[in-house]
Amino acid sequence: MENQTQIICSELFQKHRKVEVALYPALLTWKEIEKSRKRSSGASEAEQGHDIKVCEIVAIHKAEDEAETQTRKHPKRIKQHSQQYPYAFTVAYVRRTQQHLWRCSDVTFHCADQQICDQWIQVTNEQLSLLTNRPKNLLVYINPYGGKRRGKHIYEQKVAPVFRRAGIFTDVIVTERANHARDHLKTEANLDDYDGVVCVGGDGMFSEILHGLVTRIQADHNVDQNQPDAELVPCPLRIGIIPAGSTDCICFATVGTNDPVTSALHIIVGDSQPMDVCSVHHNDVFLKYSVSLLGYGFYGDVLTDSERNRWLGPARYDLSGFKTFLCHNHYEGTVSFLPAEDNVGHPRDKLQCRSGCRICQHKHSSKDEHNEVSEEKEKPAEDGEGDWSVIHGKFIAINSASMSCACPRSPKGLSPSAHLADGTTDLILVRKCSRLDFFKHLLRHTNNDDQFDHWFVDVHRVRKFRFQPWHHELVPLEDQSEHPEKPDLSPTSSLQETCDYSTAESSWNCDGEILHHAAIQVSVQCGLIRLFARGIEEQQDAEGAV
Ligand SMILES: CCCCCCCCCCCCC/C=C/[C@@H](O)[C@H](COP(=O)(O)O)NC(=O)CCCCCCCCCCCCCCC
Ligand SMILES: Nc1ncnc2c1ncn2[C@@H]1O[C@H](COP(=O)(O)OP(=O)(O)O)[C@@H](O)[C@H]1O
Ligand SMILES: [Ca+2]
Repeated sequence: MENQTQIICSELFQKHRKVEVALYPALLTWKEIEKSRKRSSGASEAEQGHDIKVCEIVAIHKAEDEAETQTRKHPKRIKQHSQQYPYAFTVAYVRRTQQHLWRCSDVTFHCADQQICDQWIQVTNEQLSLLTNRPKNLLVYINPYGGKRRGKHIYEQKVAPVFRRAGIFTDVIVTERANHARDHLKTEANLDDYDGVVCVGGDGMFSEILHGLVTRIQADHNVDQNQPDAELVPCPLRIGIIPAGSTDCICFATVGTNDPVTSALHIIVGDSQPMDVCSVHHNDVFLKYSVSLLGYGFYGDVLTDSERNRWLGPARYDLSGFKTFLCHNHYEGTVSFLPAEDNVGHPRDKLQCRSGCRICQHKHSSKDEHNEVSEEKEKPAEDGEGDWSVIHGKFIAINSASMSCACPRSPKGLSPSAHLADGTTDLILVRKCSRLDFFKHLLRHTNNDDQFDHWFVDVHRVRKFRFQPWHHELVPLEDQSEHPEKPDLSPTSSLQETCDYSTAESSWNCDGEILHHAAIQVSVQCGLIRLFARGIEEQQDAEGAV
């Protein structure tokens, strides 16, 4: 059997330059030999060196056609060289360019000896086969009508070729109707055949995949989703997102860019990013899951209006945003929430969630190590839930961001310091204020100013929350006695405000889907799903930038 830590080193040719190529257990390196010998000091020598992590190699294969192509392009100069070194292999690898964008680059090495060429391919492939987190079989769903209706084209032209190159097998389903992907995952798909599911579309399409997968896993394990406190079973399959929708904030906030090739490469290298999932209930009946934005008031109204103008594509949100802004509605109601523990930070602490985030990792290791114990510790108060806070008021928007919700419209997102997998959501309450004030608040989503630094904005990091719209004809939370765990509203309710009527109810925008109930209970399920992503990487040095 081959030694798993075998190191090989050869003198090969790359573009007719002599290079020393070495494969260590986790690193492939090459550097030019002739030039580095000529140069006296080491400074420029370092520039010549290339290092590639084995885990970022896409594939290695024989470059049989290489010599032929080169001969056709540069017949005189090259012909002799390619006859001298007729064997070649190509390594495809991840190259970072600017702004979190990844590209698949090639480097081809030539040699005179077939055995050496074969050995390189064999040893590299052996190292690649040790990377067990890489998916081999994927189930792909394409929404052909998402965003600018380019999902099918994007997948076929940009993604499928890279998957083929990496030797990934795919079953591809182009959806024929809304909820096709969800229903297929729920009842038909044979999940054992796949290592992951790929979603080609926007946040709405992702939501379909999420519901299909999570519902299927709960059904397979006899977990009742209708119970708000049920401990949900995590999903063993990872989800990859090829952005082809209108907002694509789930992709943007977990990868740092909306680019199909970058996402495909994160899938190929087998990245894994856990994500919080909010479960939304109405009177103990399950409604929906959410991973990004749950928004009542402004974002609910924008979504409701935008559905009428779907034909406009992504621009529908700008039109509806403008109209909704002019309407300047506010909604009265009561928000109650269970604050998060101190160790997960605060929405205004400016500690952004980045690749390998300590806060998310700490949350996970404590959850894995002492599953039951930590569950107990999380519920310190005598009723087993901790202290609920209650706020009654008139709100222009009530937003819950389980992650930053960064997207091209708002590069730092609705809650720039929210975490992908800390088991909490940031609850943002925007109270009734003037149009100008609300405009200032919105504008701060597009620049570096703090959008929470306004008298009319409150933000809380929470584990659970509830919302009850205010009906003047009804007694608020009239069913309190049936739910003893619900907080007592009386001391903090500002009932004196009730004479000032607000408009009717709004609806909730749940990851781009409209919810048909305004009164909801929300609970965060820590890291319930995993994506083929790694979180946003801290900006690299200029290495590889074009
Ligand atoms: C003055 C400019 C203000 C710009 C404010 C931008 C805030 C943007 C925050 C975006 C958070 C997005 C959260 C994600 C939601 C998605 O799940 C969800 C579904 O995505 P999908 O279509 O890909 O399936 N997308 C959405 O609900 C879209 C929300 C987009 C909101 C755009 C709001 C634009 C507001 C324009 C106000 C204009 C005021 C002008 C005054 C003169
Ligand atoms: N074949 C289809 N025909 C019509 N609607 C579909 C189809 N496949 C998926 N959908 C629905 O399209 C909606 C929007 O999809 P999405 O990919 O998020 O695009 P966008 O970002 O433009 O909203 C989702 O609600 C999804 O359920
Ligand atoms: Ca979170």
